[in-house]
Amino acid sequence: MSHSLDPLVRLMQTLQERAENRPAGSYTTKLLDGGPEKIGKKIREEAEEMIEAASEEGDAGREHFVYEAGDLIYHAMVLLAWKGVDLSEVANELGRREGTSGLVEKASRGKNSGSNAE
Ligand SMILES: N=c1c2ncn([C@@H]3O[C@H](COP(=O)(O)OP(=O)(O)OP(=O)(O)O)[C@@H](O)[C@H]3O)c2ncn1[C@@H]1O[C@H](COP(=O)(O)O)[C@@H](O)[C@H]1O
Repeated sequence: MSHSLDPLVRLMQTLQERAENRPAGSYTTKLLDGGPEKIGKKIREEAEEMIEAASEEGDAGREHFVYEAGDLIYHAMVLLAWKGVDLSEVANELGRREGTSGLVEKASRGKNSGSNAE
């Protein structure tokens, strides 16, 4: 299954434009004006909603889960825009980690690399 990442790239551009111009009548502008505190509160709320939706079954549950994931990712990207960080920088960071197990990375920091993914 392959999906285009173009909508994410376009959304990042829109959010960067909002961060620069802060147009009135924009929900994103309201968030940006509230800074990390307001944006962070929404990220926490949306993360909770996504986690709750993960337990819902069936097609409707799956659809709701995808909807909540969209909310979380949008709000996380608003924080990136507030910070002046592009999505490509995050992609590069993930690319840098590619092929390195989290357990191996944790062990390299001298942390317990047991079976619990904590
Ligand atoms: N992808 C999104 C997006 N996802 C979610 N949301 C908004 O995020 C909010 C989610 O919060 P909740 O579900 O808690 O709803 P709420 O209770 O009304 O929210 P609060 O008032 O508590 O903050 C809703 O208002 C959604 O409309 C989004 N708002 C905007 N975008 C994108 O951002 C673009 C720019 O938006 P504006 O800057 O608002 O023009 C849009 O064209 C879209 O592409």
